[in-house]
Amino acid sequence: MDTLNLHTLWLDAQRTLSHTLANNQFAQGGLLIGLLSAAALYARSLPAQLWQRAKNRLTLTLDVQGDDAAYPWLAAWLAAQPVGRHLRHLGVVTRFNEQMGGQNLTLGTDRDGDEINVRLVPLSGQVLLRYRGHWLLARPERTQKQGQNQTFMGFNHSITFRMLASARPVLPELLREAYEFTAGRADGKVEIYVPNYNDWSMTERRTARPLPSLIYDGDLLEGLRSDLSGFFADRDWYAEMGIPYRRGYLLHGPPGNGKSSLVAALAGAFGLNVCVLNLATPDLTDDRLTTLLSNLPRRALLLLEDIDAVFIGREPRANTVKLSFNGLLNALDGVAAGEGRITFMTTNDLAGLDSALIRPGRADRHLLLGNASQEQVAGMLRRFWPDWNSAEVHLLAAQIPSGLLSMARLQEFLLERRADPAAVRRDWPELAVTACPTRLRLLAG
Ligand SMILES: Nc1ncnc2c1ncn2[C@@H]1O[C@H](COP(=O)(O)OP(=O)(O)OP(=O)(O)O)[C@@H](O)[C@H]1O
Repeated sequence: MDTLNLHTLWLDAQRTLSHTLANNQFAQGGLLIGLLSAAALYARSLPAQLWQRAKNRLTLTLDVQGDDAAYPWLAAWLAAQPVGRHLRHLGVVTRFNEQMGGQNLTLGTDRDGDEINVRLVPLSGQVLLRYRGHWLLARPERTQKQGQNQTFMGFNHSITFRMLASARPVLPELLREAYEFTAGRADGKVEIYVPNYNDWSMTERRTARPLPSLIYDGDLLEGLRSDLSGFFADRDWYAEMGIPYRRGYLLHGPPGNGKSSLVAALAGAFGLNVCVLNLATPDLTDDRLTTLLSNLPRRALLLLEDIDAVFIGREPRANTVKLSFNGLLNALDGVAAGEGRITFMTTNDLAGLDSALIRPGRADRHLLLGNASQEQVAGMLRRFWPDWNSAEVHLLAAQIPSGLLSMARLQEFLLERRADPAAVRRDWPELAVTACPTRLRLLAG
């Protein structure tokens, strides 16, 4: 249809409409009612719109989700405010040997002598409180997380603060106050996280073990510490070179020689937390691993424990394993894997690993943490009894063949006799025999 025809049609329609309206009462009434209804509808929605607009312009909402680090600080702070008493739906946070600040209740000590501290946190409700001259409406909320087919997947927590826009300048102060109020302040603790569905949950806050309390051969510890310091200092260099800003370490060696302890101690030394993931976790799929790696909490090391537990080479060890080898590599390399990530992988079985998993870029440095050398045995004795004569320490260490006794076994032996150093000297040959039964029996024979 051409433009001329369209125009003629439009003129015809206009003419028909005005003729109908001029001569037909029903049509006139219909139009009038239509116009009045539209006006009424507009008038009715006007206050709501105005109210909404005014609300948007004049008020401000601060929404803090439960998986954000600030949530526990704000929850504890809110519970401790005088009006917090009016919140009737509460939960409990428990810590051992750790004062949490604020309204912290010490229940006593458990069988291990650890102090049990609890604190109440609000889960839902609504309170109005005054903060630095401003009114805040605080609403903690707890809703159910649902997976596919409405399956229950835990709870989402959040706190919403609603206030007049003029209160905005006090928000940083509010956050700082809540942070300082709780144990969230930098107190040298290492937070340990484990997977919780697609996210991470903190399971404990540990006092960081001092790095010098770990004894390794040569300059392993110092080398690792300076490698990490270099990594933190070189962020811009990585960006200029276009190299993904990540660092991976593989710690391998027989059980009980300080692989996990080393990661926790390094985390403490660098003010980091640790996310521990065992690849043998049931129901760990490629997608879930990718999501977990993209959701790592800030300033957290990723510790992939016993990476040999799931695959032999590239093949799953059992048909219950849902993770694929390629899925693992993709998750480690993917964009979602996060910039600035530091990964530690541990294994007792280096030979069983596929080289692709531990190539540079995924594991940049491979460190063997072997059974105790004589230098380490001497170091451990000195830690237990710093004033022992150095000649005697060396004599004792020389009786333990290098590379046969785990540091954990040595520590256990010394711990059992810590109140009785004479028993250490007396039982030392027995320890030497457990370290190398065949060789020593042959010598004795
Ligand atoms: N090099 C070390 N220096 C001091 N203590 C050590 C050392 N290695 C191990 N230990 C002690 O042995 C215990 C076990 O160590 P850890 O769990 O770190 O070993 P691991 O190599 O991670 O063992 P696994 O392979 O079984 O997980 C810890 O309590 C730690 O104190």
